[in-house]
Amino acid sequence: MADSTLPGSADVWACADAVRRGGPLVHNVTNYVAMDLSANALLAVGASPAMVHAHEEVVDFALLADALVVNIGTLSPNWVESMRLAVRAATDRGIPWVLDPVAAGATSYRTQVGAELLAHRPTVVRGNASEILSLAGMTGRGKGVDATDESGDALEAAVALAQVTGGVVAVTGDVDVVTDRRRTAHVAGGHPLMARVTAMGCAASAVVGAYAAAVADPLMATASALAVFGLAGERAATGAVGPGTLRWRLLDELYALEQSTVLAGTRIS
Ligand SMILES: Nc1ncnc2c1ncn2[C@@H]1O[C@H](COP(=O)(O)OP(=O)(O)OP(=O)(O)O)[C@@H](O)[C@H]1O
Ligand SMILES: Cc1ncsc1CCO
Ligand SMILES: [Mg+2]
Repeated sequence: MADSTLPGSADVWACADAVRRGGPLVHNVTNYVAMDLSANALLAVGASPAMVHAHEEVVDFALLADALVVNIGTLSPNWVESMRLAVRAATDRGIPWVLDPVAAGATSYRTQVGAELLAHRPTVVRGNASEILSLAGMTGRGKGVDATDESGDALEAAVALAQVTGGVVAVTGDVDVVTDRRRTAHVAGGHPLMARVTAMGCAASAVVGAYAAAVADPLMATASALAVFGLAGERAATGAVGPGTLRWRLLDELYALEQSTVLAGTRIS
């Protein structure tokens, strides 16, 4: 292991167990495409999801939640105001919050909203390589919501963003790269078929929110959440005939994941 402070397999299991025992309530202001998979992934890992965004209730709900996940996937001015209200309430209370900057770089509106939210210093930013490169002002070459860059090529961008937020930045892809500047974890796992199911990354961000609620160290929480998600995805892909089976098998694997599997399968360096 490159850095002894990085989570090991026993830590990942302890985090997964903490989520199952604590059952955190995760408030999501997320996109229409991601709502179903994110909510089901949260339930499968033992958390409680709620998708709440009306201006009339978003602050009240943020006061009840253990973590907030903000995802700009299907944004509009009305939704952006919901995000602002929720983030303000979450940061006032000091609960962890996760930003998923979907398709940042694809349009100037997305890049601008991503930058505005970033300035509120999310506990964790989780995006694909093209999104993280774009947010950092480097040339991300996304294809809409999909990445065309490699996660390993976005490490410098991730570190630059972590400098801005003071938090954790995670770049998912072939290998998931997670940094808080001081520590950088490379989380291996997952399967290429995962990129063929829409909103997989959004669901990963939601699960990161649950782990950040249950685990005090955001780097530990994020790397553990992505290790569990990757492990479940990898196992789900074994025997999946395509994206459809992978999607439901992933939920089953997240739900059924056992200590022995996590201890044997975690690969963080
Ligand atoms: N080539 C790959 N090999 C292994 N795992 C992968 C691969 N591509 C994606 N994944 C996994 O799939 C999950 C989603 O990551 P991805 O980077 O595709 O998110 P995303 O582009 O934000 O997705 P979306 O916008 O559809 O929500 C992560 O757990 C990631 O590790
Ligand atoms: C396909 C799609 N379009 C906007 S959000 C979303 C879900 C994957 O990010
Ligand atoms: Mg995404």
